[in-house]
Amino acid sequence: MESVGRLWRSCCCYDGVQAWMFFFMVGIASLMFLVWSKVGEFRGKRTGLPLGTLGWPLIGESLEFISCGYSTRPESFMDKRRLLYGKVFKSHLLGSPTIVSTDPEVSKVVLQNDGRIFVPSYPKSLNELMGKSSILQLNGNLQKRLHGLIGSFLKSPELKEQITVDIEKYVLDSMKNWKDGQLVYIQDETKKIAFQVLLKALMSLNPGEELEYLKQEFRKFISGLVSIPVKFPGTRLYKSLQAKANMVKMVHRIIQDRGTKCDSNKTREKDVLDVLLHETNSITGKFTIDLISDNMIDLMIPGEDSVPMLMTLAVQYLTSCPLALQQLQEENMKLKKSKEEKKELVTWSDYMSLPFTQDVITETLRLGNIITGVMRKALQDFEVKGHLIPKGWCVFTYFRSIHLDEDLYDSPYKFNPWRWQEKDPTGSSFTPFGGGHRLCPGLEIARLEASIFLHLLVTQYSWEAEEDSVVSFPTVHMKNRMPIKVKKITAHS
Ligand code: HEM
Repeated sequence: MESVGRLWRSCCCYDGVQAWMFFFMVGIASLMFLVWSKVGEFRGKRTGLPLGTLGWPLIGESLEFISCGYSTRPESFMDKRRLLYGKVFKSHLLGSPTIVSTDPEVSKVVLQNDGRIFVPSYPKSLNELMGKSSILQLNGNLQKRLHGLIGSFLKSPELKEQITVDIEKYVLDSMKNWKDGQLVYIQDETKKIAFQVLLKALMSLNPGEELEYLKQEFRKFISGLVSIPVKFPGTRLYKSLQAKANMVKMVHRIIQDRGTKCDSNKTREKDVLDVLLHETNSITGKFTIDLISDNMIDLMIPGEDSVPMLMTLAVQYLTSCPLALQQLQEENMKLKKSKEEKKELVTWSDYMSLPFTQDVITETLRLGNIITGVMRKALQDFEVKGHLIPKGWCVFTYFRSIHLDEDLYDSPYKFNPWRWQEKDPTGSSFTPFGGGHRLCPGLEIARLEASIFLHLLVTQYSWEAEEDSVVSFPTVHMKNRMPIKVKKITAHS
């Protein structure tokens, strides 16, 4: 009351006209809000739009959505509305009227109709930085071709075999620097490892000057992904575009070298760049050098941050569940010992066939929700399960609420890898890698990388974790970068 009084006084102390103006503006805003929400409700009744409210003019419900995002329960925004309106509801988020789906069947239909009825929808700054030819924005045949080529290469046993050796090397190189009792920041370590793996798979870059340069430019590039879409010299977006141009220049040079004798690493294995370049030479090839160079950078966006978070969250959850950590350690020690006895190397399929380790990764993906959901825009009116999605509206398929739905998962907030011993991780209620035509092509590499990292960690180290917590907004990360105090396991320990 005191603050209302203070506000009133500050209005009155100038003159009556200012006070009148203030209340007039508040009155107009409230009226607009009322009309806006009534229009929303009316349209809902008339046309089969899902229930829900569009919130305030222009900003809609974005402020509440963002403030929930920063809390420990980002899904509380959705939970509240699910109770009021059901699993599919309308809202107005981040500048667009939006249908939010927390219903696995509805989300599945939306993702399966990608390209025909729905197209990806990103913030304007992100569109600007990715460019029209990015796989993340392309639609139709070109996207399918690009997705198919990248996906089949990333899934191929050939790549998995060669990348396993690289992953082991990068993880061990990182661990070489760990001293007993030292604090190790798992988020930093895994970020470094994952970037090296990504660059190796994409264009055979080894750790060194070129990789460091790309890492530095990539940091500048992603800092503008969600920024104010203004491109003047000095703005964040402008700097990001410059960083992307520098990276593309470097990729151009690598491509040129491959066509000449300068390919410094003639013995190198095949990479994503080779696969795409091959397409420029084929008769049906539609890929230009510019499209390929741009995409080499854009491909780093989905792969760069997600894999390190998968590894970091696994360590976080295992720390809080000693029973799971013990079982994981036993399973991995057994593999290590049997391979040592037979004097054999651990292969990619050995790593991927450890059932409990895979359950730990699956559970980390469910509980961690590294990608909370994906946004699409409707190209035409579309009806699914009786809900209308109007042309021009966005659909937010929100995976997080599905992964934490107690109708689908017992005690959903509990880290329980054992639940996957009976549950199928391929159904529509588990979609950490999306679905439909855009199902993540890097999903097997992500799992393999996490399996190798966990294997080398639990067979060589024990640790005590310092206090830390998961932050979910704008992307999932650890508040304190996940510090742990490590201790090397010896024959006597
Ligand atoms: C834990 C790790 C990862 C998670 C949780 C993840 C999740 C996702 C999700 C949810 C999508 C669907 C996006 C949409 O439908 O709009 C996606 C797409 C994609 N991911 Fe991943 N991803 C991971 C790792 C990787 C890796 C290692 C790569 C390798 C480069 C990668 C490359 C891609 C690409 C290129 C797309 C776009 C596909 C397209 O639009 O056709 N991802 N990812």
